[in-house]
Amino acid sequence: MANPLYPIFLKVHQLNVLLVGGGFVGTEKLAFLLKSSPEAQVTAVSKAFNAEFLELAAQAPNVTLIDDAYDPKYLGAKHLVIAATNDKSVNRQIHDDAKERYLLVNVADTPALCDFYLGGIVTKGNVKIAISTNGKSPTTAKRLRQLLEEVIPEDINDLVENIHRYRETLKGDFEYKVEELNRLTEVLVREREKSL
Ligand SMILES: C[C@@]1(CC(=O)O)C2=NC(=C\c3[nH]c(c(CCC(=O)O)c3CC(=O)O)Cc3[nH]c(c(CC(=O)O)c3CCC(=O)O)/C=C3\N/C(=C\2)[C@@H](CCC(=O)O)[C@]3(C)CC(=O)O)/[C@H]1CCC(=O)O
Ligand SMILES: NC(=O)c1ccc[n+]([C@@H]2O[C@H](COP(=O)([O-])OP(=O)(O)OC[C@H]3O[C@@H](n4cnc5c(N)ncnc54)[C@H](O)[C@@H]3O)[C@@H](O)[C@H]2O)c1
Repeated sequence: MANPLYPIFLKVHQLNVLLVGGGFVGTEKLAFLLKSSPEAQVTAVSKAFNAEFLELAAQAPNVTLIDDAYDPKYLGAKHLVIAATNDKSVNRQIHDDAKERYLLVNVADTPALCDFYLGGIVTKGNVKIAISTNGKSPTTAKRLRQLLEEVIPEDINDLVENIHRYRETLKGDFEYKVEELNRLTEVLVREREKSL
C-alpha cells in the first residue's frame, strides 16, 4: 500500500497562510491550526464568517479577516493556501491559481487536490506528533490523537529538556556527541524491549 506522504513541521508564525471560507470547515481548520500554532499568520477571506470563526479570530494575534469573495489577488505574498468554501468550483479555482504560483495548497473537501493534509496533532511540551491516515479516515486520525494524548506522559518534556541541557554541555567533535547521546538514551529502548 502506497503511503508516500512526507511530514514536516512548519513554523506558521513566520509563514503567511491564506484560508478561504469562514464556515463550518474553515472554522475547524482554523481551530486546529491555532490550537497547535496560536501565533500562526493567517489571512482569512470569506463572503461570510460564522460566529465561532469570528470568536477564534478575535482571540488570535495574527489572524486578519477580509469580507470578500475569493480573488486571486489574495494569493499574493502567501506561502500556504487552504480552500474551505462550500463551492467546489471555487475550491478548484483556488487550487489551480495556487499551483500556477507554486504555492502549497490544501483543498479541504478534495484530498486528490491537496499538496498537504492537516493532521491530528499531539503536543506534550517540545514533543509534537502529527498523525495522518493518508487522507483515508480523518476520524481515525482524531481517535489516534486522543489515544496518544492519553498514553504519552506529560513528563516526556522533562526528558527532552534534560537531554537538551546535557547536549549543550558536551564538548568534542560531532561523532563523539552522537555516540554519547546514543549511549545515554539507549536504556529507553532497552527497558521497553524488556517489558515487551
Ligand atoms: C485530522 C484532521 C485535522 C484538521 O482538520 O486540522 C482532518 N480532519 C479532521 C476531522 C474530520 N474531518 C471529517 C470528519 C468526519 C468523519 C470522516 O470523514 O472521517 C472528521 C472527524 C470529526 O470531526 O470527528 C470530514 C472530512 N475530512 C476530509 C473530508 C473530505 C474527503 O475525505 O473527501 C471529509 C468528508 C466531508 C464530507 O463527507 O462532506 C478531508 C481531510 N481531513 C483531514 C484532516 C485531511 C486528511 C487527514 C488524514 O490524512 O488523515 C483531509 C484529506 C484534508 C484536510 O482537511 O487537510 C481533523 C481531526 C483533528 C483532530 O481531532 O485531532
Ligand atoms: N476537510 C474536512 O474536514 C471536511 C469536513 C466536512 C465537510 N467538508 C467539505 O468542505 C466543504 C465546506 O463545507 P462547510 O460546512 O464549511 O460549508 P459552510 O456553508 O459552513 O461554509 C462555507 C463558507 O464558504 C464561504 N464561501 C462560499 N463561496 C465563497 C467564495 N466564492 N469566496 C469566499 N468565500 C466563499 C461562505 O461564505 C461560507 O463562509 C463542503 O464541500 C464539505 O463537504 C470537509
